[in-house]
Amino acid sequence: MGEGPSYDDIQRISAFILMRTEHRPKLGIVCGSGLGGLGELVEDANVIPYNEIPMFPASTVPGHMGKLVFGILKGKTVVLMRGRFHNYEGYPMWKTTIPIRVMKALGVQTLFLTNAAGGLNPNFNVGDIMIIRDHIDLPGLTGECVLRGANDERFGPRFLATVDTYDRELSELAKSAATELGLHEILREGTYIMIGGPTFETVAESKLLRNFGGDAVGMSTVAESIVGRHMGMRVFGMSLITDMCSLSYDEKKCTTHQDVLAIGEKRAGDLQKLASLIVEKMTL
Ligand SMILES: O=P(O)(O)O[C@@H]1C[C@H](O)[C@@H](CO)O1
Ligand code: HPA
Repeated sequence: MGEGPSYDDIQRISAFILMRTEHRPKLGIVCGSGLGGLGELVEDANVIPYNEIPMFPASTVPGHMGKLVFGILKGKTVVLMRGRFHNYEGYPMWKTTIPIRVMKALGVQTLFLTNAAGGLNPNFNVGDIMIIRDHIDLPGLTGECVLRGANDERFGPRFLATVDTYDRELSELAKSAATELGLHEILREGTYIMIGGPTFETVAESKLLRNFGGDAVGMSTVAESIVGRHMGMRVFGMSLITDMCSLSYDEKKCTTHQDVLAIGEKRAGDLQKLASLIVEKMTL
C-alpha cells in the first residue's frame, strides 16, 4: 500500500485476533469521544486491549479506552472499538484506519461510526444527535486523503466513488428507531466536516465551514467511512453534538475536551438506547 498497511499485515493482525475470541462479528462499531459506554452493554464479551494487538497504534485521547470488545449486542455479534485513532495524535491517516481494515478481514460487513462533534448549523442544539447524511473530507480535499499512496486492489479500487458513502436504508432505520424512542425531536441529519484538529475552530473557521455546507465539525470518522467503503462495507454514522461552534464574535464560546466528555456522559443513556435499537433492527 505504499503509505498504508500491507494486505498481509492486515491478515496477520486479523489471524491474531481470531485466536483471542470465538466471536465472528458482521457488525463493527466505533465509539466516539466519551461514547464508549455502549461497550458495557455487550454480553459474553471478549476484551482485547490495543497494546496487546500487533501493529495496532495506542489510544492517547482521554475518553478513548483503547480496547476492542467482541460479543453480543441486542442479539447481534459485534466488534466494538472503545477508542479510535486520530490524525492529530500524530498517526498518519492510513494508520488511524488500520482497525477498519482489520474488521473487514474479520468478516465485518457493516460499519457503525459514532463521534462527538461541534454544531455548525444554528438550528442545532447541544445534545442533539445527527445522522451523517454526507461528509466533507477537508484533509482529503487538501491532499491528505486516507487512500493516498499505492493502492492494493485486494482492498478496493484506486478511484473510489463517494456519492453513496452513507447507507440510506440504515439512516431511515435510525429515524424510525429514534421515533420509537421518542427521540425524534433531537434527531437531525446533515453533513459532517472533518478537520485535522486538535485545535477547535476559530470564529472565522466556523463561518467558513458553515459556508462550505457543514452542519457539524469533528476530527475523525471521515477516513474510517472512506476506508470502509473502499472495502465495500455498508457505512452508517451518527454524531452527538457536544458543543455549538461560535459563528459570531459576540458569542465566543471556549469549547474544551472536558465539555465534550461531559455532554457525552450526560447524553450517554439516550445515545446508547438509540444505538442499541438501531443494532437490534439491523439486518446483517
Ligand atoms: O473521536 P471523536 O471524533 O468522537 O472525538 C472528538 C474529536 C476530538 O477527538 C475530540 C475533541 O473533544 O472529540
Ligand atoms: N470541533 C471539532 N471537533 C469536535 C468539536 C468541535 O467543536 N466538538 C467535538 N469534537
